[in-house]
Amino acid sequence: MANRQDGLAEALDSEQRTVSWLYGLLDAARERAERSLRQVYAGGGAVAGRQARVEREVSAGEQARRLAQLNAVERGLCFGRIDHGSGQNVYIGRIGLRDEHHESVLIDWRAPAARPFYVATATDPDGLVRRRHLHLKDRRVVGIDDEVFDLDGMSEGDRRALVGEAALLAALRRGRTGRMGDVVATIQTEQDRVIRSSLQGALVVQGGPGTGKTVAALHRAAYLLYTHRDTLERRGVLVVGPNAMFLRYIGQVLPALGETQVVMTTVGEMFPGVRAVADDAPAAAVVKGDLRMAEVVAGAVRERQRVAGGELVVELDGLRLRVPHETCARLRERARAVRLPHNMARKLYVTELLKELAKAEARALEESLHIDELEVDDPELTEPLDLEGDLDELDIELASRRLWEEPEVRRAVDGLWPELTPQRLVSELLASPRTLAAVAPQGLAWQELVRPVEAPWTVGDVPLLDEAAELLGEDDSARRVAARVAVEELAERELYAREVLTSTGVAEEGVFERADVLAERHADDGAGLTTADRAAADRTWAYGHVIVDEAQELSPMAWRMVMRRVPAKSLTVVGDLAQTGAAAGARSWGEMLDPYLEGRWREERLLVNYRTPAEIMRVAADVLRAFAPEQEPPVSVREGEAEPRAVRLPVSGLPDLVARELADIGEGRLGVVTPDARRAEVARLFPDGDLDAPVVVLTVTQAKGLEFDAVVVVDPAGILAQSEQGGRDLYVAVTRATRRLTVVHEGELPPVLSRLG
Ligand SMILES: Nc1ncnc2c1ncn2[C@@H]1O[C@H](COP(=O)(O)OP(=O)(O)OP(=O)(O)O)[C@@H](O)[C@H]1O
Repeated sequence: MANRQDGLAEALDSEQRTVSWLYGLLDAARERAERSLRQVYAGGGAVAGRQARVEREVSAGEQARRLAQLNAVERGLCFGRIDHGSGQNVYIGRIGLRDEHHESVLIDWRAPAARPFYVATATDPDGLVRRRHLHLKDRRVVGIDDEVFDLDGMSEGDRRALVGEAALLAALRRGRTGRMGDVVATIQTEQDRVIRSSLQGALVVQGGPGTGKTVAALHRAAYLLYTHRDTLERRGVLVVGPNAMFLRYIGQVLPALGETQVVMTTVGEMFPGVRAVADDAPAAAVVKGDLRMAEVVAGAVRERQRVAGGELVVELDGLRLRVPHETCARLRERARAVRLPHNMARKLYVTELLKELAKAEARALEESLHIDELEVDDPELTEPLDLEGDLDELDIELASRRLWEEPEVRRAVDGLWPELTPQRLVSELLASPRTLAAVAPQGLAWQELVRPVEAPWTVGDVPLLDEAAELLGEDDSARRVAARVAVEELAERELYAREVLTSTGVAEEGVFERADVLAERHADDGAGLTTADRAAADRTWAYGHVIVDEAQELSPMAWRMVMRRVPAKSLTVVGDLAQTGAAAGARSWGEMLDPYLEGRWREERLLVNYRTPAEIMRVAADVLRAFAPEQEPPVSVREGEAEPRAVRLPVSGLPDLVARELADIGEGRLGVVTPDARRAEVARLFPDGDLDAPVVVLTVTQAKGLEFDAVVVVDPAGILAQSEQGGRDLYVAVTRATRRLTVVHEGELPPVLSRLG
């Protein structure tokens, strides 16, 4: 025994020496990055020329990112070591480090050389004799876990120092913090397959609750950014999650993994300028999410390209300008035939229509001058006038310009081919039963969509807005002019600043440099912005890779929008068909993806539940069997500490019950999950329900993807009854707990939970 203790102390000592040395290298790398950043700004006075300034900004951005990365890996810098049969030992960490001889001494977890750490098993050790997990507290090595694959292959000293409790189970037992942590130290083989799957094509990760789909997807983002740095740093990675609460929950994982080139969003925020959070009623959501809505939006755009009932008549200064019906119809067909988006085609249409109006004006003038009534003798003047025929191209152009300034003319044009924003098109469409009836394909229950024009945006509207934006097109000529003006203004301001600083004698280098850098950053087209900043602001940005989490919730129309963001169709789709709660959500992956991928997607399944203990999972399996018998529940990796239970109690008794549960879990956190209609009533009993608070009250939709040490499910019958998806909602609710589950009911316990009775 004493021998083993000595062995452990020796091992801890020796690992501590290595770890301290690695932290020393990290500190040195940080100092170097800081120094370079200072040099970029301080070096050599004012930089002449725009190109040089842009280059400096880019270089400063790179150094700042490197520094952020080095700072993000402070906690748990090195977490593993693999010993190869050849005698070579490799340390694995959150980032790669080299020593002063440029030798690689810490391997980034994403590098190919780190792979055996994740995939070696007793039956297939991948050349390893031992895998060692190092547990760090601050910079101290406080624990070691060993898994030995080949005892004979180890030295006597190492054999003596063997220590270990399975690192995974230790990680799983830790209390929950309200923020997801990274699991780089304990990634499992099946998850590793997901994380390191090729960038090309679409990967679907189907897995039950708690199987690590979200952690695997986020680690995959970090892995892909590391492995395909060039492509993805330029194009960025988009992560689509179910709601803002979820994004906050996972938000800390990626920076902690050392990556900053990722945009996180929800479907409700994918159209810049709109932040939709409300959901439609289920019947409306189903119609709105139907792919045929693309036809409806296209129909609505065409419906705004009109021809007057008879001839077009514009009254101008007592003249009646008339354009025949057939001419108007011909102009519309010609403008449509160019196949440009509506707002772009409008330019062509307006040009042509103004020409016709110019001719119409000439004709009207002619009619108004009743020549033969004039008392003149000159035979030349009595010849019939042909003002229209006399117009040359220049006349028509000048007349067109003049006419375009006339409010009457503008009104007429806007009535026939208006400039439209997506917001206006969609809100007016949904408020017009007449238009909906005219453009909806047969069999689509458009009546469900009708609502007032000022109704707030819902998540289901966002794909419609995106569709409309595609068809309307953005007229960005004004923006481009504004950008040019801004650059010119910047140059002027800089000149002025230079003069002021010189004349007042404060033109010392540092100050001056900062002033001009700042000016540029604010006034310019974004040279100093990161890929993520630029991508997030641009609806038409083409991402290098898109990850969709809780992907079962997306409607067919939402998929259409997502696919537009990733023309290369490089995607990771992560979800669980057994947890679909949205009325327009997925019943099968093929149904959603095949319209774009035509069957060309691969699937990985995750089958082990790392969150919910076996006792709770048995309850969940009963629910699943009743409501989605075709789906397999995942297998729990561990037994729990307490049997789940049901308590008959009025809602007013919740505070006491919750207080007792909190006392039982010690430091952890508790989630109260309620039916949608009862959240407000329950939340009033727990005032400070922020995501970081010890007690959070949530609907099932809000709880999706989250987890808590203890969960109290309130009114299971209410959850079952709230929609057609009620059974799946209950399944989601009971699978949020990592340690304890209590179901609170006022009436009878639903039969599906009879195990708790
Ligand atoms: N390899 C691992 N090592 C340590 N913890 C892990 C591992 N895999 C998963 N976990 C933990 O298990 C929990 C569940 O993971 P995650 O939230 O990714 O599951 P999920 O499949 O997305 O679940 P859901 O379908 O309910 O959203 C998390 O706390 C996660 O940190």
